[in-house]
Amino acid sequence: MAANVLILYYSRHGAVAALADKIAIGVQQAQATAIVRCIAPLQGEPGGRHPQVSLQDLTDCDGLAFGSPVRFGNMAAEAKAFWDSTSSLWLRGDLIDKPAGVFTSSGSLHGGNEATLLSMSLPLLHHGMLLTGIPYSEPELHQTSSGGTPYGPSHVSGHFADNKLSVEEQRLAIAFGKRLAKLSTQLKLQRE
Ligand SMILES: Cc1cc2nc3c(=O)[nH]c(=O)nc-3n(C[C@H](O)[C@H](O)[C@H](O)COP(=O)(O)O)c2cc1C
Repeated sequence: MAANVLILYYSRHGAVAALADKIAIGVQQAQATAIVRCIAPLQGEPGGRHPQVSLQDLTDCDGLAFGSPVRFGNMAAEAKAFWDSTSSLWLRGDLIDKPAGVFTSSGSLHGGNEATLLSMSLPLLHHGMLLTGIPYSEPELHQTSSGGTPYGPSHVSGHFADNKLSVEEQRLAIAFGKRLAKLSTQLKLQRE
């Protein structure tokens, strides 16, 4: 059976959501199922183009891509609050040995996207997940002058948050989705 890859994100203005869409394309290209879910805002109406995540979505997934905007060099409070609600999964070990990776969007080129990706990895490591990024065999990692890092896909949305995803950012997000899907499928087959 095809692996289920959960693409879980928080996005206030749509940049992280745009990366999530590209990662989903990569997952589907690797013949896995992309399940895209968003984290609700802490205040205001639940937003986002995708259904709101439940803890069951995490329990059921075979792999995870986790996205958040950069907020003062770290993940958004909404994303952190979500992970702080996952103790029951941690106690059961629901996420142990599942592959995972992280993605982000910042306003400026050196505004902390790599630091954010690394700190976003921490709760996933505590849950026992197997972290994966993007290898330098992807040519766009050498060519990008916007986002895209070995720690995971990223986008630089610009001072007015109106930059579209660059070609390199798109290709790296798709390559990451494919890689995560292949790993999720292989590990799922081993478990069965
Ligand atoms: C409270 C706040 C803090 C932010 N901090 C940073 C930052 O440290 N570095 C940066 O480059 N951009 C920062 N930004 C800009 C966002 O990271 C950027 O606009 C991002 O693309 C938003 O993603 P979204 O469209 O998915 O919400 C910040 C934005 C907000 C609202």
